[in-house]
Amino acid sequence: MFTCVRVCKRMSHLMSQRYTDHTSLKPSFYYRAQNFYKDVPASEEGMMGEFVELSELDLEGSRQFLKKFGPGKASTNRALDCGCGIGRVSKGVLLPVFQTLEMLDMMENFILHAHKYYLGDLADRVETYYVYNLQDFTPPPQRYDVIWMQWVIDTLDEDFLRRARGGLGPSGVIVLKDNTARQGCRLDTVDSSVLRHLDVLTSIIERAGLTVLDVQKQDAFPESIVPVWMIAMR
Ligand SMILES: C[S@@+](CC[C@H](N)C(=O)[O-])C[C@H]1O[C@@H](n2cnc3c(N)ncnc32)[C@H](O)[C@@H]1O
Repeated sequence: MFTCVRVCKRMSHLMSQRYTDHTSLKPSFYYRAQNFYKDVPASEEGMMGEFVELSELDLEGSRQFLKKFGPGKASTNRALDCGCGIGRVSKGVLLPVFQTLEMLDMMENFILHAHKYYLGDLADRVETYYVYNLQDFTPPPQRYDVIWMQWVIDTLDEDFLRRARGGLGPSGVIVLKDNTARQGCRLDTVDSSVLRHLDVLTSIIERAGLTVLDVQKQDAFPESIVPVWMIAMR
């Protein structure tokens, strides 16, 4: 039995959001991201763009990183996959480790695809699907052992990280995995994502009152693409 939580997009809230990088937030900021994902297919190709062949390498890198905070090191009751898409990370990284999982994405069709097709029998261990905007989401207090955010934080800021911190259980960890800029910050006006240098990300994390526990670069990705880093924090 699972729960599906759905909210309407609250544009007035978006207008009040603060954005703290090199760009100030316009009302159209998150709307543009939503528009972008409307045309993205509910598939691994959709989640990975033109880099779908890197998916298995990516998942393996994540599994190895998670070992530092998973079984034997911390509790593995429940994880939250933020910006889960169709559940690529849920299926390949989180469900093999955690007893139950909750998944959140702003796109209902991705969540439905995960539940009906992509996760198969693993969907039985998904407790809650949130069709929700992360910028409007406050995790239930002290609920999660791991909050995983992959290729989604680039639309968000420290306000979200601060709220996510409240959702961590006693030994809980937030893991952020994202593309990073080689220098400074760069806004992509098509999907509203922002590429930030690792130092910029780290300072956002610290401003959110979190402490970085571990940082690791994803191995073996081609030099031609921007560096992808995993950051664990609490
Ligand atoms: C590039 S995909 C990555 C999906 C998944 N994390 C993975 O690695 O396969 C980004 C996902 O984040 C979701 N997303 C982007 N901005 C979001 C927001 N503000 N709130 C909730 N979901 C968001 C998109 O709908 C999409 O499913």
